[in-house]
Amino acid sequence: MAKDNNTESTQIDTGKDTHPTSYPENILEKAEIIVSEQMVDEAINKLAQQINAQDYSAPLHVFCIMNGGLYFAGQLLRLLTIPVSVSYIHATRYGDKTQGQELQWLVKPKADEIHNHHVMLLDDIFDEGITLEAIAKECQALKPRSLQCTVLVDKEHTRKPLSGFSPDFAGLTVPDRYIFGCGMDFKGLWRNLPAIYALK
Ligand SMILES: O=P(O)(O)OC[C@H]1O[C@H](OP(=O)(O)OP(=O)(O)O)[C@H](O)[C@@H]1O
Ligand code: HPA
Repeated sequence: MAKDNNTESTQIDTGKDTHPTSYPENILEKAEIIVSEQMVDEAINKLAQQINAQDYSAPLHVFCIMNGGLYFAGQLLRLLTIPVSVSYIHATRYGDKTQGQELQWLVKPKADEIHNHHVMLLDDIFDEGITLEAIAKECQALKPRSLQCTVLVDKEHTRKPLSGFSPDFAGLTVPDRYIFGCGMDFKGLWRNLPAIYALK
């Protein structure tokens, strides 16, 4: 067991309920699996086959969009049989909220990773599409040889970009509910779950 240096919190009785289901760490009790681990794995396998079947004339540069894309990129990369280089882009607009805000850029793509390269953006979810569209626009400005986007899930609703922008490959469609697991967080937690969950 990990040594807990914060002994205070385990020794002092604050009189507070330590197990409310509203705490994000206890949220699984109020959640249901909407896509099983097996279905997620099958979808990622299928996406890998589709990408492996593309006819890239030079190695592919894959960008993992942090943080949500990490789980998906990790699972997908091991199934790619073509030569790829990998780095990351970091942009975020949800933080610990379940409604998107303005996009914050933390790490932008670098020109030498994009210019004249075949580029693939990997993200966990295409929800309102604001994040991926902005990242794709930033990448296009750096003149890639080609640019494609792959997401694990596409959420079904009518609030998509008016431009018609959408990912080239999407593994699964999910209903219009806040979901977590497989890279997606609920208030910063549970990206590690191998299935996709939604609140009941
Ligand atoms: O299609 P959109 O409505 O723009 O939402 C999709 C984006 O939201 C999430 O990122 P978030 O801002 O939560 O940051 P995170 O990756 O660190 O979770 C997710 O990883 C996508 O990048
Ligand atoms: O439903 C969602 N879950 C987690 N992160 C997200 N980012 C956009 N939509 C979602």
